[in-house]
Amino acid sequence: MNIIDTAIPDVKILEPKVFGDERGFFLETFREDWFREHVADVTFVQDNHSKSGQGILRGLHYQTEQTQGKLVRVIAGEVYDVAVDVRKNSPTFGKHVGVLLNSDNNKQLWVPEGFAHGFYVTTESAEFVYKCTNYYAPEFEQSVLWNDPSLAIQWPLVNSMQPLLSPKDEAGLMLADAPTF
Ligand SMILES: Cc1cn([C@H]2C[C@H](O)[C@@H](COP(=O)(O)OP(=O)(O)O[C@H]3O[C@H](C)C(=O)[C@H](O)[C@H]3O)O2)c(=O)[nH]c1=O
Repeated sequence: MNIIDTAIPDVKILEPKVFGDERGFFLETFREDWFREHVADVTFVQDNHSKSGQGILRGLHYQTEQTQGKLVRVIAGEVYDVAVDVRKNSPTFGKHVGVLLNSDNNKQLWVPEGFAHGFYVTTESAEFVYKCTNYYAPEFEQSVLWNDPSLAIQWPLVNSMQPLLSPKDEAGLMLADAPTF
């Protein structure tokens, strides 16, 4: 597994080794001991899987309690994945990492606790799977607006169309008005 540093020290891009042969390919997507030693000493307790159509944007979400670290990847299609630092005392508060994750590059993004997370689907559809370091707790969930000008996220919108959002995400807060860590 190759680790790629990002503009935010705690956020890492992981590139697994892919073994191709005449049958197809094989890759290890996660090893607990390696992850603990090389990325973060965390325990994952919940796996998620979502499928979305083109132009869907899910996020930017975080839990203010029972905070979740997320190890995310795409198993079909492509998304632009974004992690925003919402740790108020962090030197990179309000900064973000954005990366294209797709089923060809097999890249993963490690989104630590203290970050808002979201993604935008660039292909006809995308299947998104991820591991979380804490359980889902909707009572503590917070949404920050995808297009908060202070974040300056350059979402690769398809045909410059406005993304399709859930009502919860349409009602997201500006980071300046959102609870932080
Ligand atoms: C997240 C989650 C949702 N649900 C149920 C609640 C709703 O009935 C339905 C859809 O939930 P939601 O609209 O919150 O799903 P997403 O918009 O994909 O939310 C996720 O999107 C961004 C990208 C994230 O990083 C978070 O993991 C998460 O907030 O699944 C569950 O039962 N368990 C869960 O862990």
